[in-house]
Amino acid sequence: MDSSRRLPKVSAHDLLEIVRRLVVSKGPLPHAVRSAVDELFLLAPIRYYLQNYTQKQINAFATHASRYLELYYPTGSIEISHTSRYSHRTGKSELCILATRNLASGTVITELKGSMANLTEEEDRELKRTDLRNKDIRRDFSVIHSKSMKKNHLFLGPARFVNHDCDNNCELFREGKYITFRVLRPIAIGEEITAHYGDSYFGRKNRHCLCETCEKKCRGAYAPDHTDDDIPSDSSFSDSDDSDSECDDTPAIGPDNDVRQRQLNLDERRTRRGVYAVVNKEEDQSDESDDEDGNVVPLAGATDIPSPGEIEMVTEGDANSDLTSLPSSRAPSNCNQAGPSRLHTSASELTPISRSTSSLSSLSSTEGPGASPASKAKYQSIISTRRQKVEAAARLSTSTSTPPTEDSASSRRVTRSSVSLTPSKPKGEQKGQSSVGSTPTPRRSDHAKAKEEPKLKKDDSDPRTLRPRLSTTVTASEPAKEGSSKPEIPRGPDGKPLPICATCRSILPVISVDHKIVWGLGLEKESKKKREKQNCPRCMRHYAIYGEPWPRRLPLPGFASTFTPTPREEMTPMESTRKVTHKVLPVLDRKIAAVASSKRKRSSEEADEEEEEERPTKKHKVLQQLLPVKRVPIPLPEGQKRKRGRPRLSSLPRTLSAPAPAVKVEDDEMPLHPSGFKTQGRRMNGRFERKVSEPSTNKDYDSNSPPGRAQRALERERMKQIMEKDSKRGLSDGEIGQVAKRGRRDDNEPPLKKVFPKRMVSGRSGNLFSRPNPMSFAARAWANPLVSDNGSSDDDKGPDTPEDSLSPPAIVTVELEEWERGPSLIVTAPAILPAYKPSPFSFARRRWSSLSASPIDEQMKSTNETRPPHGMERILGNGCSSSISTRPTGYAKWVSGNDMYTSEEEVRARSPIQP
Ligand SMILES: C[S@@+](CC[C@H](N)C(=O)[O-])C[C@H]1O[C@@H](n2cnc3c(N)ncnc32)[C@H](O)[C@@H]1O
Repeated sequence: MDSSRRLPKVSAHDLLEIVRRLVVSKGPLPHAVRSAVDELFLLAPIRYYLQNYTQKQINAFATHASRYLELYYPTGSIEISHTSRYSHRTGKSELCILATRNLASGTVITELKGSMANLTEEEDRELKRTDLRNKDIRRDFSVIHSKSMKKNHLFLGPARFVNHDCDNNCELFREGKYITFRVLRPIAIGEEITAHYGDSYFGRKNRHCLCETCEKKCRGAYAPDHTDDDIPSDSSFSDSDDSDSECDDTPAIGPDNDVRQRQLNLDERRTRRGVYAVVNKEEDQSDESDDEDGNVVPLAGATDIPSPGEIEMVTEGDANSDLTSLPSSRAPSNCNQAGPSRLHTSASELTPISRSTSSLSSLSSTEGPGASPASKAKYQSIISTRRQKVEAAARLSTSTSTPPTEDSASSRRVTRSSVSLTPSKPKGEQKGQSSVGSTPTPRRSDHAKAKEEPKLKKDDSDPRTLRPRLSTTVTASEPAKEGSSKPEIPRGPDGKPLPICATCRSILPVISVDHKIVWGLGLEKESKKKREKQNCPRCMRHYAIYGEPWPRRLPLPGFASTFTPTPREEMTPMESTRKVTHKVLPVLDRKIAAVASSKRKRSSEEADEEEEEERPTKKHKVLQQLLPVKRVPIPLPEGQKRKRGRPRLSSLPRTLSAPAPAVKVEDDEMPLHPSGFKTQGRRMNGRFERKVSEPSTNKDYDSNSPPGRAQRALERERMKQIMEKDSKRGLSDGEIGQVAKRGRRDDNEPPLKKVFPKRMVSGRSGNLFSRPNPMSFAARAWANPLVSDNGSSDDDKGPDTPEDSLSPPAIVTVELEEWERGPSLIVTAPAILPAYKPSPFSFARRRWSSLSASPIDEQMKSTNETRPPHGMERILGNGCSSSISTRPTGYAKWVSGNDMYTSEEEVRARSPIQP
């Protein structure tokens, strides 16, 4: 056992879905529970958690889980709920067990199971250390101490949430490794199930007990002279001290000990696998005895479970607890074996009982076969005080159970625990009936006759941050009052109304974890409207699971269920009746992996779709703001169906009811392509197809754009020729300059177009043009071919940069469209072609540096061969400028002037200046 282990983090939603499917599942309970366990085992965190455990341990886990899942079945009679009764001591919100139906005395609450796991000495020590070492790990286990074995056992299962009350309404039984409870007196819906831990569990004579009985009697921790001196602290968890337990045998509460204890029958036999019969020690030691189907081991390592009567609850963190020595359980020798059968109740039985005498008497009639007085005597509590022993003996002699009377109910008192006493019922129904939902247990008539409890002394000085206690006492007459007038609003000691649950009318709890309040604080301050709608966590959870208001678990006859749980998406990879074996684990793994990957795929596809939907939305944001447009679904081509999800919505309406507002295009803005943009094709799955890039043939479009480098080079070349002509004609330098300025070299030639650099809108690019540096110079030069210089052709040759000579040959990759794709075509330029990094900087460098021709050009000249452009730009030997334009798609094009050609030859052929 790894006491510091982290628990698997399972999504609450996943768990809720499993439980919801369980509650609506048809068929026998074990089958439904088994299916739910199978589903649980499909959850990745659970699988991850179990991966290192043995088969036996995995089975034990399955059994353990089934005990909890079983509670939710609609026929179940208990639920786990919060209680804040002990929070101020433990610092955490504790749990308790509440009845979800009326329980007759003698009823064995079969689903309230517990089991004990052996703790090795090392594990025991480890548990004690855990708290000190890992403060963030809350110890949430109970320990039972076996006096005869002098060792501790881990108490597991829902039974471990049964709290102690000095006047308990249930008693503990043990069968084999299981522990369960039998009802001692009628319990109403919502009432807490309590047991007796022992006379000295909470200190000597339970002087630190916080139970409701002690509260009412001003005893235990509520005693006027109570001191916190020896209150056990969580961190001082230690082995129980048995020393004074033998002598401390006085029951805290109960009748006089004048009834002689009877000899109880130890040979009680089990009639079926269950938890309500007592077995003898020999039988108890056999491991297989409690296996339902021969393969379920209740808990790992549970081999030497103590015999009945040898166990005691060991307080968590109780260093000083005085543990009571318990005698062996004995059942009467004349006992029959017939045990109580599982409770079968209809939805109508789920109505909370009334506290009126008539309702209470009806409780007796609900008693099942297991509730017969005779059956009561068959079981012996394993945690017994002297009072209980006396009572057990008394029960043997008298076969009648005393149902609570009106008087008994009158002694109920509302506390601030997780549930309230306020008689009520779920909204809109059960009018005139009391909601029980209360922690306080019904008093026996003898106790009930006790005088009005004195006001609690500790109330005012109580430093806890819990909801204040009520200052009023709820009496049995209240239900009657309630029927006629408004239900009484519970009030705190300050007279202010306490927030109550809209459904069960309990006082809303304050739930805290590690001394931090996580729920319920500040609810008093909410507006009246909000407060009236507020439900307690228990009722909220109940509704989430059953779709019915608490405490109903099934829809009313004639009404359909208000919700349908998500159907199981994947079948469990094993038969629900089969055990979880290591063989099936790989199958489960594969299944989980498949589910996970399909989920991932689905979510990525959905993300894609959403992105697609989003993109145009952003693009046309302005338009959308101007026009309140309605998103319309895009009609799919006939015969095509959208596979799943909501219909695709166009971000823009295809048909706008109002004409689109005119968008003014600024003159200096890039004009739209006259032929418009081609719509990009879409694939079946809605994704865009690749754009088919075509060479631009529209010269108008190109002519509007600034001249390219090739064009500028061409212009320079022309200029050079004109100047040469002029000089031949004998023009002076000044005249030549004027011609150049005039931009007219020949009457037949079109005027040179002066293109000013475009002003960049923002950022560094804007500065580029305003600051005199090589960068801005280069940019200007690129943009404007008429930047005056002496027209030296040397300029055009460009310098040879170190990169040029060192760089590896450029590789031009020509990609073909999918449809025309063979293998990718890679065109490798001649080895001499140096790489060129096109940047204003390198351009400037070339302009400013040496004017000599590069060695490459020299070589070219000498071999008289043409070669691909010098990087992005070079002056060809024939005076035609060409460049490579590499589009992002990887298409290579020859560009000359404004035109684009597919080959160098074409460039040369179409060059206006032929050699
Ligand atoms: C077996 S557990 C019961 C379940 C427990 N409430 C929980 O949520 O884990 C025993 C613990 O419950 C609390 N408890 C139960 N009954 C109590 C009582 N009468 N007085 C004080 N603490 C009690 C103590 O913290 C005790 O250690």
